[in-house]
Amino acid sequence: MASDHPSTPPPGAAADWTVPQDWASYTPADHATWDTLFARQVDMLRDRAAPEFLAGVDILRLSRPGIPDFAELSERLHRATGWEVVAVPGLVPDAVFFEHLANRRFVAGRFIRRPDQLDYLSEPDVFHDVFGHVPLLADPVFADYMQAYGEGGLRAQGFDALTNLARLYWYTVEFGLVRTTQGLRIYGAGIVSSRGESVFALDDPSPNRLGFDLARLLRTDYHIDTYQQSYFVIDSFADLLDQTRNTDFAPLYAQVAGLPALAPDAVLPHDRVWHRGTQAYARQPSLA
Ligand SMILES: C[C@H](O)[C@H](O)[C@H]1CNc2nc(N)[nH]c(=O)c2N1
Ligand SMILES: N[C@@H](Cc1ccccc1)C(=O)O
Ligand SMILES: [Fe+2]
Repeated sequence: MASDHPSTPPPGAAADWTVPQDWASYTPADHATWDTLFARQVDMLRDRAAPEFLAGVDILRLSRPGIPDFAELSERLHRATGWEVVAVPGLVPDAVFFEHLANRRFVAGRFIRRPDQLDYLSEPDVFHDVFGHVPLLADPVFADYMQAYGEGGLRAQGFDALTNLARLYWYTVEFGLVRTTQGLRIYGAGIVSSRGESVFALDDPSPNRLGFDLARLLRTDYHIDTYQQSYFVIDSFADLLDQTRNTDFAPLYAQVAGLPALAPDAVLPHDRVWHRGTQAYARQPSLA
């Protein structure tokens, strides 16, 4: 969480922490970095990412070369789901982040990583934020989930439950997996924007792949600087939206506050674990 940041915007930012994207100031090298990252992810994701993510890449015309101009991108996105993309200088305070989401504005970093950081960097850059997050915002169901999350964030502040709610963001928006008729697929932005984790999350035998269980998930710690030791698998975006927007989290927060946190690699007796070879985990039905 960004709660250790100063609560006033830096010089040059507006009161809501937004800044101009200043698209004209990107260099040819910056655009080339985007193109390199885009090309190597999009091919690999054809049979790994959720169909809704791949549809979003097309709807938003993200395959056109260069770093997208947020004004133009927002126009397309707004036509699809009423969302827009605004630039921010970096991580913004939680309350600011939630307020933007609740109003269907996605905040994105405007800087792009250096060529020596193609595989990993610790702060979200424009490739992670736009390529990773924005395609799913063109899906009407996921678009509603993100708005509901923002509203839930504003509400969670009153329950002192941000640690719990941040875990939901982490294990869905950033690192979620979804069941499809083609087997498990990736939808989390932290996975789809990472070449290594796009393979690891589906193919590596070591991480746990656990059926989505909200009360359990709200207790589960995570590592921010390694591939995940556990992923949560949703049945569909409609199911995720239904289980969160239509659930009052107040009793869950109270319940979870009295229980210890769970380690990122914990497996409990009642967890539904996907194993390789089961229908749900097989990426090709023929391998099931
Ligand atoms: C809990 C909360 O969802 C999370 O920590 C927020 C805080 N501020 C942020 N600010 C930016 N720019 N991007 C983010 O993803 C977040 N995440
Ligand atoms: N329904 C939740 C809010 C929420 C919705 C969607 C995602 C996350 C949280 C609450 O009562 O607080
Ligand atoms: Fe992210």
